[in-house]
Order: sequence, then structure tokens, then C-alpha cells
Amino acid sequence: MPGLAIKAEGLTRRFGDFVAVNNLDLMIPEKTIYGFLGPNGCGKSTTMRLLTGLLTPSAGQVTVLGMDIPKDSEALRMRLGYMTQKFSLYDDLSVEENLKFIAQIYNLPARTSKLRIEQQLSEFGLNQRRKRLAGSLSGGQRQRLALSAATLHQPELLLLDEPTSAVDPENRRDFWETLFDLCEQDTTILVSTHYMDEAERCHGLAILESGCKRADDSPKALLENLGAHVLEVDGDNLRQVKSTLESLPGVLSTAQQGTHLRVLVKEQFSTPEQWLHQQYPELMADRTIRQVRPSLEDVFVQCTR
Ligand SMILES: Nc1ncnc2c1ncn2[C@@H]1O[C@H](COP(=O)(O)OP(=O)(O)OP(=O)(O)O)[C@@H](O)[C@H]1O
Repeated sequence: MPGLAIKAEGLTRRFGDFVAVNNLDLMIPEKTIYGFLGPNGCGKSTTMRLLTGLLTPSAGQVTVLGMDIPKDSEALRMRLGYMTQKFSLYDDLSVEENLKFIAQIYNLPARTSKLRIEQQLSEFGLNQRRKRLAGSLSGGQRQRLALSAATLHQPELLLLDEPTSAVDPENRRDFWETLFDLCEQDTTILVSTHYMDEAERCHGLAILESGCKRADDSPKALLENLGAHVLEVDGDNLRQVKSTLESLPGVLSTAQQGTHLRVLVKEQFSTPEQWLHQQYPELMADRTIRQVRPSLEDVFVQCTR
């Protein structure tokens, strides 16, 4: 049974009267990839900063890798890697110089530093670009450099704050493959995202909204416990159908997706397609209504309504 890399109880952070992180409990198993999914401003970055010890909690207890935060944050520094939303390396240093600088910050011995820099340049596909200024790299290359820097000292826990917001789908895919490689080498990874497909890749997931945790489980369990039927409704005048269905108490949400309407219906109706037909026989006549598998977006909509 794996231990916990992060345990937080009642974690809270206020900025004046505003509560950015509200009474958060977290149990993040070690050697897993755990995601924070939530919209802008829901408190993902603030929570990450609290977990690194960069920010002091207003209330609550946090243990990271068995150490108390913020008390032991200095001692924990060597065991953590943190990649912020912004590219935090030096544009006017080369790729190699940036890594050398990071090695100095972490006080890596000269031999280790040399070895690790070569390993990272090769593993992250940056060998050919080692003399290039970081500022001249593409978005994907910058992101690879940032991750190679964050993992140079081989941290046990890696915190990644929206690491893929500036990269294309192919680079995102490669990036996630790298995360699974790191996880297999026993690194615990906490990653924040607002992309549903990324959230679905995580072993465990917390859905955050307005500083509160709305759900916390594996993506599979979250999908299984949606607590709603998901229907697709085809046909004309979907905008009118949408506004009509929205006023039905049994309908939880509606959203148009191309040529159909995705409708979340309360779980209590055993045959939701029939139920919808019965509610509006005329409006629903000649329309195809089919039940489909839930997506993580449905889960997100359902628990942040
Ligand atoms: N230093 C601060 N002073 C005042 N308010 C802050 C401070 N830092 C964050 N906040 C507020 O706390 C809330 C949560 O911010 P946070 O950056 O944690 O959200 P987020 O989920 O990471 O969003 P994003 O994806 O936009 O980065 C926001 O409303 C933000 O304005």
C-alpha cells in the first residue's frame, strides 16, 4: 500500500476578505499523477504555492513527503520540483547555461551536475539546441527546457502548474508521456489543468471551484458516479430546444455541440429518452434522442453547477 505524498486538512488561504482556498482536504498517494481540474481563478495556483511552502496558509495542516509545511519547507526544497505557469528561466541564457544555473541553485556537486545536464539534454531532445538562447526556443521546446530544469535534481514530488497551456496538441501528448515515465521512476506528480483530456489521464483528480473541492476520485470513478443520464438530442432549432429544456426541473444542464444538444438529466428517470419525449411530444417529434457515455466535462458541469 503506497503512502501519501501530500496530506492536507482544512487548508485555507485568505487574501483580505477573499477566500482563495477554502477548507481543502487532500490525500495524494505517492508515485501517482494527481490532477487539479478547475476554471481560471478557482485556486489551483494558490493551492500549489501553499503546498510548496511559498505561501503561508491562513488555516489548516499540510504534510508534504512526511514533512510539515510551512515549517519544514526549506528542508523540503531539494525534494520538490515546481514548474510555474510562466516560463521562469532566463531568455538571455542558453539552454545549457540555464540548466547549469539551476544546478548551482540546487548545489549539485560538479560531477553530478555535468552528468545530469547531459542526461536531461538528451532525454528532453535539447541536445542540438544546447547553445541556443532560451528566448529563441519554440513554445514546446521552452516547455521541455522548463521540465528538464524542474527535474534536474531528481525531485520526489513534482508540482506542475498548468504546464501545457502554451503548447500544441502533439507537444502536449509527448509531455504527458514524459510525465508517465517520471511517475514510473517513482516521482509523484501534481498537475493543474483546465483541459478535460489531460485531467482524464490522471490517476486521481480533484475538481476545484471557487477555492472549494467539489469532487475527488479517479476519473473512472467520477464518470461512474456522475449521478445523471447524458442524452444527445438531434434536429433543427436546437437553440429553441435548449432554452425550452433548460426550464425543466429534471434537466440538469444543456450544451450545444455541433449538430446536437448534450443534455444532462436527473438519474431518477429510468428511461430518460422516453421521459423527454413525454415532456414535449411536439418539440421532440422526429428528433433522435440517444443516451451516450458521460465525459469528464459532464462530471465537471454536474459538480460545479
Ligand atoms: N496575492 C494575491 N492577492 C489577492 N488575491 C489573490 C492573490 N493570489 C491569488 N489571488 C486570487 O485568488 C483566486 C485564485 O487564484 P489562483 O491563481 O490560485 O487561481 P487558478 O485556479 O490558478 O487560476 P488561473 O488558472 O487563472 O491561474 C483568484 O481570484 C485570484 O485573483
